[in-house]
This record gives sequence, structure tokens and C-alpha cells, in this order.
Amino acid sequence: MTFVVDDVTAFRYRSARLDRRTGLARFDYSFDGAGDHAFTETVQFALPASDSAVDWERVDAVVDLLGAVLGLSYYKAAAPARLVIEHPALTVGAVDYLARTLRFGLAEFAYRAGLAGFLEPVIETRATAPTRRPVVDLSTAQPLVPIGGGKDSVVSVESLAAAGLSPVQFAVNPNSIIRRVAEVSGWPLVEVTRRIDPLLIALNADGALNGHVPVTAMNSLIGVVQSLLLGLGPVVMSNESSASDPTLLWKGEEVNHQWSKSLEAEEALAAALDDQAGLRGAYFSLLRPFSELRIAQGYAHTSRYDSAIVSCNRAYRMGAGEARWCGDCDKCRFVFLAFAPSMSRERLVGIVGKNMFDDATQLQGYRALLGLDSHKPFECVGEEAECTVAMSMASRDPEWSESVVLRALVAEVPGLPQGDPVLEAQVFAESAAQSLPADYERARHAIV
Ligand SMILES: CC(=O)N[C@H]1[C@@H](OP(=O)(O)OP(=O)(O)OC[C@H]2O[C@@H](n3ccc(=O)[nH]c3=O)[C@H](O)[C@@H]2O)O[C@H](CO)[C@@H](O)[C@@H]1O[C@H](C)C(=O)N[C@@H](C)C(=O)N[C@@H](CCC(=O)O)C(=O)O
Ligand SMILES: Nc1ncnc2c1ncn2[C@@H]1O[C@H](COP(=O)(O)OP(=O)(O)OP(=O)(O)O)[C@@H](O)[C@H]1O
Repeated sequence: MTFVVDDVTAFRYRSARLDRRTGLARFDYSFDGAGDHAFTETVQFALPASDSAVDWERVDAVVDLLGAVLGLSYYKAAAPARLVIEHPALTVGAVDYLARTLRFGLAEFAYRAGLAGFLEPVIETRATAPTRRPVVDLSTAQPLVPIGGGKDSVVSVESLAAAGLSPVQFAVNPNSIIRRVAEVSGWPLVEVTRRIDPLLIALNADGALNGHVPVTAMNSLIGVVQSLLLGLGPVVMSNESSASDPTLLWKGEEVNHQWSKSLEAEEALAAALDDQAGLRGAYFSLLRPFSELRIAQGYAHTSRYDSAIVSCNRAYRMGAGEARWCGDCDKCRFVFLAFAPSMSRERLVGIVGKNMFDDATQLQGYRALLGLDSHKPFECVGEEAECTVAMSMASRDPEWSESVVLRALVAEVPGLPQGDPVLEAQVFAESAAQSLPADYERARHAIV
């Protein structure tokens, strides 16, 4: 171990630059102390055929904010108490967004790395804050829809199309799953290539701190830059109501694995885009009011994507060879459970590749999802309430009730099949969300 975390005294966000000719953005960072390591991350954007309509100054303002958030991957390697922003010019609102994304988006990292508490470095800005830009409203233009290869973004794309909008799909470093899902939809896919500095990966093996990052905030801001470059409209996310549910409490405060998918993060990013770049209607989640169970019902309306989607996160690791469900992780367990009330056994086993409820080794994992064991997993899984409702519904269904996992759970919780009607109503009711322009509000309710 040669990288000594405690020797690092500050993290510097040095520069951000988007090359207008090539579309390559370059972000430079460094540490003070511990060998003065320097990092460069690049993001290759797609450029329009003609850039005469691109508002470059506004694009640059969002690129500056993007670099601040991408920097968190490197900051976390030592998590020093000082963070210095040198040339990129951020408004007070943008710095506030960075501070919140760092504190809450890196909360799981801080907790699991055994740090003393939530991260609240002193943030110093060296450049003068940019002057306020005239406001533009993006909500009248066609949406850019980030897709992750799973069920949620499929529901958004289908909802937008059903409401007469023309979604442009978008993915960062898409793998074969994302490309085939995009192809099934028939709508175009815009691809962006993000390259993390290999030095970070080397330092991870050399004693650096490592852990979960707010990747949705990163992908979202990359999406906003891409949308502005192509003259498109809002970045329409597919984040559900349960993404706002904390994973656990630590030092009396919430730690949420999915923080950058939460409503709080969505509203914070929308506000930061307004402050930093004068953008309104630029960022929201179409599926925000809905639980995973309602989204699963929406997905179940069409079977076109069944052989294309993969929700299992293991398939999305850099360089992962397997483009399929692993059938043995929290995400696979959860999505199987969420789909079970809306699908025949034959269809669901066809999607995931196995009957998860017939595999006794999955029992502990399902107990964790139902809150019968410690806290819920650090994964993109629904609330305990919705898992309980889904399990109740499945245990009443002869398709599933005789399976080994359900029989064991009903033996442990005899009231499971009876369920709780109040809880069931809550899970299918709509939760708080940003209100949307009419076209998008119509899309929101088109199939879910
Ligand atoms: C695919 C996955 O789950 N990866 C997490 C895993 O990383 P792993 O080492 O197994 O593989 P890679 O993803 O290829 O990462 C290699 C290293 O690079 C670092 N890194 C990666 C991306 C980045 O933006 N910054 C980075 O520093 C990473 O630390 C690795 O050392 O474990 C990592 C450590 O816990 C996680 O950080 C990896 O998570 C990915 C960034 C990722 O895309 N995860 C999503 C599936 C995810 O967690 N989504 C959440 C949303 C969370 C949010 O608030 O945005 C969800 O869907 O609930
Ligand atoms: N590689 C990516 N590029 C761009 N956006 C992404 C990428 N991966 C995920 N996203 C966005 O983040 C959201 C959350 O990811 P998540 O994995 O929860 O959703 P999903 O893949 O649509 O569905 P599922 O919950 O079934 O996996 C996605 O809906 C999508 O909007």
C-alpha cells in the first residue's frame, strides 16, 4: 500500500474544457500531498451537424458544474477536508449543489469506509461566479431520455411516445444490453463515452478509499450538456418514488444508496441548473410519483422488451462479460419480486432466466428486502413496504404461492397472504413530484 490517504491535504478541481470542434470535454483534478497525484477524466459528446445554434456559453456553464460532480470519484480516494475549485466558475447555487451531492451522495461511501461522519469539506472557489444568464425554458423541446437497460427507462420511453412526444434515448458508455433495448424501442440512441482516469483504478488497488458514488447525478449532468449541444429539451429521468427512501440511519441522519435518484436530488439539480446556467424545465423524473410496483405494472403492458432488458447491476460493471441477469443479487431478487404480481410465471422466468422463488438460497435475501433482517440492501431496490405488498400479492397467487421461498416466508409471517389493505393502497397511490408542463404530465400518466 503506497497511497497514504492521510497525507492528502486538499483536492483541486483545476479545469474544465469542452473542445467545440471535437466534442471532447476534459476535466483536470489533483491532490495536494501524497505524491501530488493528478487526474484527467474525459467525456466524448456527440456534436450536431451544424453548431450555429449552440449556445456555447451556456453549455460551458453546465460543463463547469458537470466537472465539479465528476470530481467526486477522485475526491473520494482520500476525502480531504479542503476542496478547491480553481478556474471553473460556479455560482453560489452550484457550489451549494456540489456540497449537498458530496455530503449525501457520498454518505454511503463515508459510512461503509468507516469515516468519522458525513463529508463536509471546506469548499473554496477561486474564480469569479458567472453572471446570471437570461432564462431559457427547455420544456417545449423534445426529451432526451437516459436509458439504463432496465425496465424503468423503457416505461419512460414508451410513455413519452404514447403521449405523442419523440424521445431521443441517451446512454453513457452503453453496453450491448443498453444498445439492444434502445433498438427495440425504435427511437434513436445518442451515446456518450466517459473515461475515468486509470490512475484512480490503480490507486484503488494501492490503498485509496473507494466506494459508492452518486452516479445518477453524473449521468444526469452529462445528459444536460448533451441535450443542449443537440438542441433538445429536458433530460427526462426514470427515477421512482422509492428512490427517496433511505437505506439506513447513521448518526441520526439518512444514508440513501440511491440519493442522486431521490426527489431531493432532482429538485436540487433543477435549481442548480437554473442558478448556474439559466435553464428551466431542464431536468425532471417522469416516473417520480410512482412506486416500483406501479412502474412494473406499466412495463407489463408490452412484452416487446422482455428478451432485451437486464436490470441486474452486475452486468454493468466496466468490462463485464455477462450481458444477462445473474439471478443471485439483491437487484435480481427485487425486480423478480416487483414483477411477480403483474406477470405470469412463464413470462417472468423467461425474462430473468430462472424462478427466483424456487431457489431456497434466495430466502435470506428476500428476508432482507422485507425488513426481517437488518437494514435494506445497499442496492437499487424498493422500500420494505412495497416489497411486503408485492410478496403479499404473490403469496395469494397460485402461480407463486407453492414456491419454496414463499412457503418459508408465509411460515415465518403467517399474516403475509392476508396483507395490509392500507399499505397496499399507499403503495399504489401517487407520491410528491415536480409538476410538469402539460405534454409531459400527459406522458407521465400515459401507461402507468
Ligand atoms: C456496476 C456497479 O454496480 N459498479 C459499482 C461497483 O464497482 P465495480 O468496481 O464493481 O465496477 P465498475 O462500476 O466498473 O467501477 C470500477 C471502479 O471505478 C470506480 N468508479 C466508477 C464509476 C464512477 O463514476 N466513479 C468511480 O469512482 C469504482 O469505484 C470502481 O472502483 O462498486 C463501486 C464501489 O462501490 C461502485 O461505485 C460502482 O457503481 C457504479 C458507479 C455504478 O454505475 N453503479 C450503479 C449501478 C448504481 O449504483 N446505481 C444506483 C444509483 C445510485 C445513485 O445515487 O446514483 C442505483 O441504481 O441504485
Ligand atoms: N449508462 C447510463 N447512461 C445514461 N443513463 C443511465 C445509465 N444507467 C442508468 N441511467 C439512468 O439512471 C436511471 C436509474 O437507473 P436504474 O438502473 O435504476 O434504471 P433502469 O435501468 O431504467 O431500470 P431498472 O430499475 O430495471 O434497472 C435510469 O432509468 C436511467 O435514466
